Amino acid sequence: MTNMLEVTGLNHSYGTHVAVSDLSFTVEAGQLACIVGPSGCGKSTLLRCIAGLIPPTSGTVKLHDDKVNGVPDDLAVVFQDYSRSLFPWLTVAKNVEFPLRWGGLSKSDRRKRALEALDSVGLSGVGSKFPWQLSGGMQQRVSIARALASRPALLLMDEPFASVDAQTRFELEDLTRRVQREQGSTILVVTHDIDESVYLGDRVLVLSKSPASIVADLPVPLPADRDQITTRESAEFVSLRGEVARLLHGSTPEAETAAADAAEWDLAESGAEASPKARQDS
Ligand SMILES: Nc1ncnc2c1ncn2[C@@H]1O[C@H](COP(=O)(O)OP(=O)(O)OP(=O)(O)O)[C@@H](O)[C@H]1O
Repeated sequence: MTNMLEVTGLNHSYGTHVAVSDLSFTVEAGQLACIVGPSGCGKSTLLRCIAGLIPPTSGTVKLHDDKVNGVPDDLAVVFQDYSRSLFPWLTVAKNVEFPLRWGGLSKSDRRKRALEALDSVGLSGVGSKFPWQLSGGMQQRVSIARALASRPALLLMDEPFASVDAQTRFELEDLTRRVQREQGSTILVVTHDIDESVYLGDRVLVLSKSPASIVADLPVPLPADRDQITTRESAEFVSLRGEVARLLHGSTPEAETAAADAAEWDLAESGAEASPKARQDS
């Protein structure tokens, strides 16, 4: 597999405040990698450096072997705040078409590309509406469609589902995995949500508290076909969720709950004795 993204020795400081410290990792073409880290650890700073929005203090970012220096043409970003990233005075189709103006495509090709992208996120038929006529989840789908329309080599997503309700979040997670598989996209998702990182990712990179550095790089041993109920109940999911929680938080209540769930599953799976829950229930 070839590397789509290569981050080497990345550091970023705001004045004397070190936000990102000596980060190195690669993402293979076609992979969906999740970066999970505690609040304020430097996730958005890392993502902005990768997107070329801010220059690293030192270190390099390479997108398919080209050093990132400014925002690359073939990179797209989906931000958390869809309401601020869509233009309210443009229709949905025109919002999706907008970044294609600089791609050398004819007007009709731009429109075709936008409608295809809207179709791929389950929004065919809403192209003539305005963003404010859609629900929050639909607006975030429009943002994803806009990012996909340019067929980026790398799609970066910064806490993309943090502003939608739980049910919509599940739908958008499944949409992201489906799009990645259908289009062979390379996607890097930054999140602070442990469960989301495990459910979405082919791989989870765990960041330390500020300044961000990588404490673990974990493959996700889940099937490619995932389901919000059965996958989240599976022993593999619960075990990995516990591992990530322990790495992230040490012994906070969240980590203890995740670790206890994982231990219960391990016990039940090994068949050594009844699970704690089963013992309690009997
Ligand atoms: N423009 C800036 N100027 C100065 N300091 C900044 C700037 N942007 C971020 N920081 C600081 O750098 C650190 C990392 O911030 P960053 O937003 O990258 O973290 P994060 O992990 O994305 O946070 P969150 O999970 O809360 O979104 C924080 O201490 C933050 O206060």
